[in-house]
Amino acid sequence: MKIYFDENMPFAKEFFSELCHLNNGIDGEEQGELVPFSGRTLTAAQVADADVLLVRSITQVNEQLLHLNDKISFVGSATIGTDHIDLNYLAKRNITFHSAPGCNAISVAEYVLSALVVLAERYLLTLSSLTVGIVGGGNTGTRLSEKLTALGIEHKICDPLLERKQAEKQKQDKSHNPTDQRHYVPLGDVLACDVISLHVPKVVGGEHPTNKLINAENLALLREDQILISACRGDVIDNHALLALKTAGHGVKIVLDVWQGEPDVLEALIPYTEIATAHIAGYSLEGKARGSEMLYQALCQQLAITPKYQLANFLPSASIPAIEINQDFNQILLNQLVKMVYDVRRDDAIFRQQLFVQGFDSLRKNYPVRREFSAVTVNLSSTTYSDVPHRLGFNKN
Ligand SMILES: NC(=O)c1ccc[n+]([C@@H]2O[C@H](COP(=O)([O-])OP(=O)(O)OC[C@H]3O[C@@H](n4cnc5c(N)ncnc54)[C@H](O)[C@@H]3O)[C@@H](O)[C@H]2O)c1
Ligand SMILES: O=C(O)[C@H](O)[C@H](O)COP(=O)(O)O
Repeated sequence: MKIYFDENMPFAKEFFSELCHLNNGIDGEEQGELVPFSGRTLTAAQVADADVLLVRSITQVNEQLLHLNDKISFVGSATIGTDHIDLNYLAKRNITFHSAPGCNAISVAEYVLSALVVLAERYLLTLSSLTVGIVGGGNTGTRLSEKLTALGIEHKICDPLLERKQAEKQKQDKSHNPTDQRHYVPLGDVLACDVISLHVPKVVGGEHPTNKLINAENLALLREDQILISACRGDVIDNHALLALKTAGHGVKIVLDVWQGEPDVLEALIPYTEIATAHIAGYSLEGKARGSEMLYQALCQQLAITPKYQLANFLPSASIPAIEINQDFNQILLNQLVKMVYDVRRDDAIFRQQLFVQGFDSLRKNYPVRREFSAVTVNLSSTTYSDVPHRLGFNKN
């Protein structure tokens, strides 16, 4: 079986080497091979003999890529977003598709938290007095909501699709205790919060499109003291409208991890951002590697074999694996804890200094190792101290 994988998938060799040498492969023939490729430049000729194709978000998987291949039976994307995949085409050809829902949701939530901690320090903000509006209550929005709850930060969620699902379930079974008990609000309520954080997929058309969801019209409603964060897809904010707002002198503080037209970036917008990064919010080692693990599990299932490996087999220990805390929790401690694991200013500095030297894709390919809070065990020296660090995701002994 020939397995082609994006070179930017951590532990792909560890997970997939044995699978491609199995005799009971998908078509049960030939020598196995595990072949890395560069995601942006992959061609139809390169993957003409692939049985399995494992991509990340920068590879468009469609008829143009697969028309020379008549044997492929499995495509996986080690990512949350699927807007780069032509799902109808794969279904038409009976090609199984798996993505990795939620794989890097914690990483995105920790990126947003790091951005909030940095901005709170820069502008002397008390985080617990802010309201946060989350657009999109799926995996990343939910992980963020959990961390905000741990910190006692008031927040609202706008997700008309989940809101409808919740209402339908309640209608079906009035006596049943609903699993989703969240209260959803309209977009307008979220846009009035002190912090607005976007967590929607790219959706063009339909009832709830997200393409340019944040456009000139609703940007004009923003207050000068708000913070707008996007770590979902670049097309969700009209970048030109945002630039027009900022060049007109509007004070809204912007945190952008994603950009319209990636790998190109609207250069003029960069100086107006508080934090600017190269689509790396989901790039914790755990986040990326969970994507590899989830595709491994899906492929094992397709091959009807029991998975032999887990991510825990391969993850190294963190550079600071454990710490002890000698005081009760407060914002200063939050600041220290978050920045010890992930200080988003590092990625912001790399972006500003290296974007036009290395290029967007190279910044992403050569992303330095970043761990999630869970890689660090936090010991509290007194049982009277608050367990907020553990509720934020730090490991507990
Ligand atoms: N920057 C990064 O590194 C990074 C990392 C992970 C995911 N992402 C992007 O973020 C997106 C969200 O990730 P996720 O894991 O939360 O996805 P998800 O599918 O779990 O959740 C997305 C949620 O958005 C909701 N939604 C859809 N249209 C909406 C609309 N018009 N208004 C409000 N809500 C709407 C959906 O109902 C869903 O609940 C992904 O699709 C991906 O494009 C970016
Ligand atoms: O959709 C996702 O999971 C994220 O946007 C992810 O960070 C994409 O990373 P890439 O596949 O571009 O390496």
